[in-house]
Amino acid sequence: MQFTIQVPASSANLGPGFDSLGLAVSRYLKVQVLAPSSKWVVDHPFGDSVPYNHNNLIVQIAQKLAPNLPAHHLMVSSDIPLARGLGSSSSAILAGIALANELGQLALSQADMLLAATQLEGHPDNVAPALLGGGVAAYYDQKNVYQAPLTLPQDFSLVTFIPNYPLKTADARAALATELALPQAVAASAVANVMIASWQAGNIEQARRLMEADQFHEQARASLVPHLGTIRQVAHELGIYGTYLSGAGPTTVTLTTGQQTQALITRLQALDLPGEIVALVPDFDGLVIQHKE
Ligand SMILES: Nc1ncnc2c1ncn2[C@@H]1O[C@H](COP(=O)(O)OP(=O)(O)O)[C@@H](O)[C@H]1O
Ligand SMILES: N[C@@H](CCOP(=O)(O)O)C(=O)O
Repeated sequence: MQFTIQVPASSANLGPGFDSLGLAVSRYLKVQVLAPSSKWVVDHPFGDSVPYNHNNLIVQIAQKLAPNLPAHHLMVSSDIPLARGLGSSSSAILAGIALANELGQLALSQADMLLAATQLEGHPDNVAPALLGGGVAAYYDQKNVYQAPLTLPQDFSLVTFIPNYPLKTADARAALATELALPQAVAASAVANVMIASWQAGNIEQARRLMEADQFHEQARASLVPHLGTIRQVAHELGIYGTYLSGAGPTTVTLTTGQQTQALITRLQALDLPGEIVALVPDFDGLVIQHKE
């Protein structure tokens, strides 16, 4: 049985939705499952810091779910950069779960896969959209995952700055406060609630302003991502609101429509920031498995 698992990247938080909001985006991890083999072999383009054998995250996750899985040769390709805030680890976790589900015939439903992925990642904001596609709001109470799709504005792009240096999610989480005072917690949740309601109501301009009003994580991470303020400022000069830290960073995303997209790209390119500036779009397919005829 030969098949390919495709999982999109994801951009989590969307500003104030820390650990609960995310959007699947148009970069992809592809895992071709080739012939059975005496040992696990994982060909991939990431370099020597990522294992080529059974220690690879995808295989580790698959074996957690199905310990007796027969070893196979996997061919991995990906344009999701590692440790940049585009959910590479969530995509790899989902690929491992899908690998176990297919090869081990576990008959996991989509809901089972979401719960397993959330338990392994610790929060659902990347794994839910990467599995389901589109925008998703999700909550994990350490037992169940509650999720609902987000109604997104039509025809928007995500002008994305991907720095050429990594920031591990664990390191960016270590910068966060362990507790919030009640007034700040109320404000932080109010910003997120009104942002979502504004999107649903079609008040996109208000939603874009509130995307920039997060009180959970962006201020605490500001020193790790000094370009966030710069990019936000340049976007404001063009009248564009809706710049946020993608996941734990260092990538930033700005929502744009129509001619805003190229105008912002041109202005950001002139800054000569160390990294790539690219326009991504939402992915609506989520995790897809293709069997070879
Ligand atoms: N396709 C993959 N195969 C194996 N390991 C992966 C893969 N994608 C991500 N990882 C692991 O996840 C790490 C990045 O995870 P993390 O710090 O959470 O950043 P991200 O924001 O990209 O999810 C990588 O350094 C690597 O160890
Ligand atoms: N809510 C998490 C999201 C981490 O996303 P990643 O793409 O950086 O792994 C956080 O902000 O820590």
